[in-house]
Amino acid sequence: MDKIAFIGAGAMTEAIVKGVIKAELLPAPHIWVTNHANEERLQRMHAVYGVTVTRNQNELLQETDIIILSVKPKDAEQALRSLGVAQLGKQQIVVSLMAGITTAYLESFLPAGQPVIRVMPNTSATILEAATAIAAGTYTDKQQLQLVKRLFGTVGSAVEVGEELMDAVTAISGSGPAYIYYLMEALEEASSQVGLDEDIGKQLLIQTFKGAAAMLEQSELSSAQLRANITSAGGTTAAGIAVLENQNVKAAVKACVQAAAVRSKEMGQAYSK
Ligand SMILES: NC(=O)C1=CN([C@@H]2O[C@H](COP(=O)(O)OP(=O)(O)OC[C@H]3O[C@@H](n4cnc5c(N)ncnc54)[C@H](O)[C@@H]3O)[C@@H](O)[C@H]2O)C=CC1
Ligand SMILES: O=C(O)[C@@H]1CCC=N1
Repeated sequence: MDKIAFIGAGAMTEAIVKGVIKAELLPAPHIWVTNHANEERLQRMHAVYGVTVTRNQNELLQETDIIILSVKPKDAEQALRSLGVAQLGKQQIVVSLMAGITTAYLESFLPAGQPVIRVMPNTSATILEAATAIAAGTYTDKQQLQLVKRLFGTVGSAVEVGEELMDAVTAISGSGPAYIYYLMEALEEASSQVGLDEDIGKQLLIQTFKGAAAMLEQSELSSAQLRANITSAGGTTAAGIAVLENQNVKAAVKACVQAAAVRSKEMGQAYSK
């Protein structure tokens, strides 16, 4: 892999750029970035990360192994129409990060036979801790899939799934960091309410999250069993968990994931031909 090009210079592009540079997968100038209108944003990315920025599509796409479409779904059509007339080589892989958008829709704008891969990472790519799922389009071969898996594997972990699972993945790990931050917000507020200093509360909470995630990863026990091990009869945890049960928090979490998956599907349907 010698050159990758990002179309769209937003939050997700920045997270992946940071991670790829941190992982030393390829030198920063070999990472090319363009966007629609915000020149200041492009110049900032160049200044901060040393990536090459351009508004010239020919220059952007020339000899690029991987083209990453990182615009919002509403901007997909315009970006794809422009890619569709760009005389791409058949070895150039078009990777889409867009939630909901199917490979069939992407392929419908591109010449027949163009390899397309749908990817759902998350913002933890910034610190090489992304959870990414990858689904192949119609014309992608194993080698191309491996190349993209390697790219996203450098910024975290990457798994292959069938495209029919991408809405579920988007709802779990694409949006997932936001659920965790939401929970953290609530816990931070709660920690102040019970009298902890903000910094101390935050430090304790972050380590508690990290420790719990590492325990789940390293232990043979399930999350339910690990929880049971903390919950002494008549103790503090039991008192806290009883409130979560009374308030149906599990049902709310399940409804949250369902709503995100439904939304991903709706977005796919809104952008289909
Ligand atoms: N933010 C997140 O946590 C995640 C986002 N995604 C997906 O990544 C994509 C990008 O999301 P964000 O970075 O959050 O959006 P963003 O709004 O921060 O960035 C989008 C960028 O696309 C540019 N753009 C719009 N139309 C363009 C065009 N025709 N040509 C070139 N550039 C154009 C905008 O100028 C902007 O720089 C979305 O489709 C989203 O579904 C996927 C996983 C996680
Ligand atoms: O909210 C969104 O649509 C994007 C996709 C996954 C995370 N953020």
